[in-house]
Amino acid sequence: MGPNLKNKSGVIYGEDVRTLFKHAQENKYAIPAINVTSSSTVVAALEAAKDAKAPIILQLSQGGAAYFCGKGIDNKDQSASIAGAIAAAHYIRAVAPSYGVPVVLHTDHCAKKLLPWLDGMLDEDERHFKEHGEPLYSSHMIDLSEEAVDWNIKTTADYLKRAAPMKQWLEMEIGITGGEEDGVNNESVDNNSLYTQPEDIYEIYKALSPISPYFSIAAGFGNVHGVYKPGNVKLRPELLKKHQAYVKEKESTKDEKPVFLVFHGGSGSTKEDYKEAISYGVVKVNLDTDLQWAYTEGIRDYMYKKKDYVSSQVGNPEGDDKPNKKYYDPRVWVREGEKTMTKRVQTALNDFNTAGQA
Ligand SMILES: O=C(CO)COP(=O)(O)O
Ligand SMILES: O=C[C@H](O)COP(=O)(O)O
Ligand SMILES: [Zn+2]
Ligand SMILES: [Zn+2]
Repeated sequence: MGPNLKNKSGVIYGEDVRTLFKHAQENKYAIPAINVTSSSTVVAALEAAKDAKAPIILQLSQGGAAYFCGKGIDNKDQSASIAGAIAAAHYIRAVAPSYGVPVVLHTDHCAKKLLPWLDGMLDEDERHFKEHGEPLYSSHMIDLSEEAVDWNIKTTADYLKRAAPMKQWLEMEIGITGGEEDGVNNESVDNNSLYTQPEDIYEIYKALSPISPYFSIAAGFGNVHGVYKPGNVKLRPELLKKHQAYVKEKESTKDEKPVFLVFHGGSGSTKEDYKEAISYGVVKVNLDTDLQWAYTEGIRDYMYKKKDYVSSQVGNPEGDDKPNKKYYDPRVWVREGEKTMTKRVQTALNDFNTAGQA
C-alpha cells in the first residue's frame, strides 16, 4: 500500500509531502532526488518512476536552473537561474500527471551567496500560491552549512517562516558535504565538519518545529558529492541513529524517527550504506553524478556504434549516397542517454526500496 495522498499523480505539495515522507520512514524506503537540467533528463527520471510505480523527487541546482534557461545568457543577479527554475517547474507540472506517480518538485543546495536565487523563486511561489492555492515548488533547500551554526539556524528559520503559510517544505544542511556543489570546491574541508553532532540537530529541531512541521535536515555523515576511487569516502550512517535517539529523548516523543533526514552525495555509495541510512529515517537520497555518467554512457555507446553513420551527413557503409538523417536526429541519440539514465534511476528505486510505493 502506497501513502495515502490527496494527489497521487503529478506534483504534490504540503501535507502530501509530509505524508509521503512519514510513509517512507515507516516503511523503510527513501525517495531518490534526481538532479535534472533539461526536459530530456526530466522525462528520463519520470519514466523510471512510472515503470517502477514509485514516487520521485526532481530537483534543480542553481547551475542546473541556469542551464535550463540557456547558457548563452547572462545570469546577472541570478536572473537566468530564477527564470530557468520557473520554466522547469511549469514544464514538470505540465508533464508529470501523464506519468501517474507523485512528484516532489524541489531545488538543491543554495549557499549564502546564492540567496537571491531562492528569494526570486519564493516571489514566484507566493504569486503562484495567490493564484492557485499552492506554491510553484513543493520544496526548496537552503544550504548555509558553511556559515556559523547560529546564523545558519536563524536564517533558515526566517526562510521557513516565509515558506510556512504556503505549506512549502524546506530542507536545510548542517555539516558540510565534501566534493563540489554550486561550483564551490569543498574537497579540502576539515574532516570533522563532514560529521554532524546530535546537539546541532536538536538545536535545529527546536528552532524550526514551532514554525512549521515541513522541514528536513541534510546532516553530514561523511557525505561527498561526486564519485572518487573506492575507499575515498567514509560514510558513518550510524550517526543518524544517534540524532534520532537524541531528539526523541529530549522531546519525550514516542516517535522513533522525529527528524526527516536527507542523504546528499548518493552517487557511488554502497547498497549497505543506503539501507542503513534509510533505516534511521533518511527519506530522500540525492543522486546526480551517477546519472550524469549513465546518461553519457548511452550517448557515448551510440556514437561509437554508429560512428560510420554520424561522420558525414550523407554516405555510410551501405552506400556513398545513403542519407544519415535517421541516425543523427537528436531524438535518436539523446534518447539513448535517456534510456541508460532511466535504467540507473530504476536501480536507485530498487536500492532505496521505493519501487511499488506510489
Ligand atoms: O547531493 C547531491 C545533490 O545535492 C548529489 O550528489 P552526487 O552527485 O554525489 O550523487
Ligand atoms: O550540489 C550537488 C549537485 O550535484 C548539483 O551540482 P551542480 O551545481 O553541478 O548542478
Ligand atoms: Zn552543502
Ligand atoms: Zn548535495
